[in-house]
Amino acid sequence: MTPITPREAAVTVRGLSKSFRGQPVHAGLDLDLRRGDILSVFGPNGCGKSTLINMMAGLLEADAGSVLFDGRTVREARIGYVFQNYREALLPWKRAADNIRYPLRLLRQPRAQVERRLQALVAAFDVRFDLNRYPYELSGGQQQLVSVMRALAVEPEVLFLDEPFSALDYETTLSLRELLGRVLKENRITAMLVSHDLEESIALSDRVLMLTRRPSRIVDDVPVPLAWPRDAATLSSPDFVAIKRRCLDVFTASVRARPEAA
Ligand SMILES: Nc1ncnc2c1ncn2[C@@H]1O[C@H](COP(=O)(O)OP(=O)(O)OP(=O)(O)O)[C@@H](O)[C@H]1O
Repeated sequence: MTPITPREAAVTVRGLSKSFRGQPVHAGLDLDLRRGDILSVFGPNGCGKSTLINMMAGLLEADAGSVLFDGRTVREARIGYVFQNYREALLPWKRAADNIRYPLRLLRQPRAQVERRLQALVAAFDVRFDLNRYPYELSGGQQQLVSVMRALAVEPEVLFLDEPFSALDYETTLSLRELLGRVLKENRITAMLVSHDLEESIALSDRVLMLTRRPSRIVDDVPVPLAWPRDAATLSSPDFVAIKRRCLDVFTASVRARPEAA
C-alpha cells in the first residue's frame, strides 16, 4: 500500500480564551496534542468543544492565547478539517474524485502528483464505489468518506473532525469509525475529534479530554490504551467498559455541578 503519511506536528495550546457576548466559553485553556495521537473532546452540551477545535484549526479567532504547530501558527501549518454536514461540505458540481483533487489543485500540485495522492487515498481506504459519481449519487457514508479523503489529500499535520458521523446511521457509523481509526493509526496521523457520542469518543481515540460546563475547564484527561485496530467487539471489552465508566462519572459530576462551581 502506498503510505499516506502526513507531516506530523505536535500542537501546543496555551492560555486559549474566548468569550461570546461577554460570557467566557474558554478562559486560559492549556493543552498538548502529541504527535500521532488521536484526541477526542467530550463534555456537556454547549461547553465549547466546537469553539475549541475551530480556534485550533484557525476557523475562529481566539480572544487570547496561542496555538502552535511545532512552533508555527496555524497559518504556517497545514491542517485538514472534516465538517459534520458533508452535504454542505462537498462541492455538488464536482465529481467525488474532483472534490478530493480540489485542494491539491488549489495548491497547484502537478497532475501526476495529484493522481498519485488520490490513488494512495483510494488504496488506504479501500474505496470500492465509483469516485466519478457526483456527491448526490453517493450514500451519506460514502459522501462523508469523500470528505475525509479530501481533508487528508493535503497531507495535513493535524486532522480536525467535528462530529463527523453524527448525521449517519449506526451501521454506517460503526464501519466508517473502524475504517477511519485504522487509516489514522496505520499512517500515524495526528487528529482531534469532537463527538457527542461517548462510545465514539473512546473508540476512536488515544485520549479523551473531558471538559466541564462553560467556562470550560479540562476536568480529566483519560488515556485510552486499547489495542488498535478496534472494532465492534472492542466496545464490550472490560477495558473499554472501565474507561467509559470513568468518563461517565466525570461527565455526570460536571453536568450536575452548578455553572459557577463548574
Ligand atoms: N458565534 C457565536 N456567537 C455567540 N455564541 C456562540 C457562538 N458560537 C458558540 N457560541 C456559544 O458558545 C458556547 C459553546 O459553543 P460550542 O458550539 O463550542 O459548544 P459545543 O460544546 O461544541 O456544543 P454542542 O455540544 O451543542 O455541540 C455555546 O453556549 C454557544 O451557544
